[in-house]
Amino acid sequence: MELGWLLWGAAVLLLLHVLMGLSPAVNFALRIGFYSFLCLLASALTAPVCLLVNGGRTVKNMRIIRAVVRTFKYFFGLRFEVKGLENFKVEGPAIIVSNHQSILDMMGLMEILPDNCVQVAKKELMYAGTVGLIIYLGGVIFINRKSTTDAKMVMAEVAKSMTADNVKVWVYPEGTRNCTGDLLPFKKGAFHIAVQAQVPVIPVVYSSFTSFYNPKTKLFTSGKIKVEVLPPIETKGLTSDDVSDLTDRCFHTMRETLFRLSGRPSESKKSS
Ligand SMILES: CCCCCCCCCCCCCCCCC(=O)SCCNC(=O)CCNC(=O)[C@H](O)C(C)(C)COP(=O)(O)OP(=O)(O)OC[C@H]1O[C@@H](n2cnc3c(N)ncnc32)[C@H](O)[C@@H]1OP(=O)(O)O
Ligand SMILES: CCCCCCCC/C=C\CCCCCCCC(=O)OC[C@@H](O)COP(=O)(O)O
Repeated sequence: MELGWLLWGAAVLLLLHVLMGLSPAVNFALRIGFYSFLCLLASALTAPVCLLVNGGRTVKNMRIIRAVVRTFKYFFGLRFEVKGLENFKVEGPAIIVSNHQSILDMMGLMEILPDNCVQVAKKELMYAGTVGLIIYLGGVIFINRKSTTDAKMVMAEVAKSMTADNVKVWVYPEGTRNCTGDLLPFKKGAFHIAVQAQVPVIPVVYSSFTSFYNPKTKLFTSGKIKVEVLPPIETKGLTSDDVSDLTDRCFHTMRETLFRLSGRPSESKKSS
């Protein structure tokens, strides 16, 4: 009986091995499929725990979600090397901005997520099955990217409530995933909130995934991700006229850091 199970296990492993050897596309699909499955399953199991412990939608659930997601990296052979965590120790609310490369970012996010911090997400994620449920329970702020007016209204509300509720807000200022090893131009929403609420902006940079993860070439192996939390940029006294400068400053600092962490020649030496 036991030998039977062992043989079945060996056969499945062999099949996976052959499939992966045959095609990087199959390997990629299997690993992304497994990641999605893990997210859906873990969310289904974690949601009742969140409800039992904290009763409903609250940022306190993020601690539970964080603890669960932090185990995911072991399944994919990912390692994080984190620097600058002391920069999160600002008293009270802040806006955290980071680069966004992939759905895998949720692991990097949870690796360093400070307490009392919610993210801004596209509202479509609310309908991603149990994942939608868990991020709803975690207090994530949903925006409608198809309506600038709607999104701006929600962001303005966030600016008001984050000080009252003493929460930090995590925004991906590129507004979408981008796995090219560079940054997309930043949208200004995060910086408007920071100025409206007069709270600091804390930039966070993850090194480029391209050496181990690339959806275009179907590459997905194990790898190391360097993460750096940069010093807070103060916004006290700034007005809406300063938002463009603040955005540019943050963009350039983060881009330089991204290139440095990814071992890529800096702007001036770059040809493409
Ligand atoms: C237990 C198991 C668990 C399993 C796994 C799950 C765990 C995960 C938990 C955590 C979940 C995290 C989920 C993360 C998801 C990430 C995303 O979804 S990223 C996509 C969504 N986010 C964003 O888009 C944020 C960045 N975007 C912006 O900030 C945008 O500016 C915008 C507010 C969305 C508006 O965008 P758009 O409509 O494109 O308009 P713009 O061109 O940017 O702006 C037009 C104009 O308006 C000005 N402006 C913008 N915002 C404001 C504002 N708040 N107040 C005033 N004015 C504003 C802007 O400056 C422009 O004017 P200008 O004159 O051109 O400057
Ligand atoms: C009943 C419905 C079932 C739906 C099943 C959905 C399956 C998806 C399940 C798990 C996938 C893992 C999701 C982890 C959360 C990822 C958040 C994320 O990275 O969103 C992308 C968003 O930032 C930007 O979106 P775009 O790049 O603009 O696009």
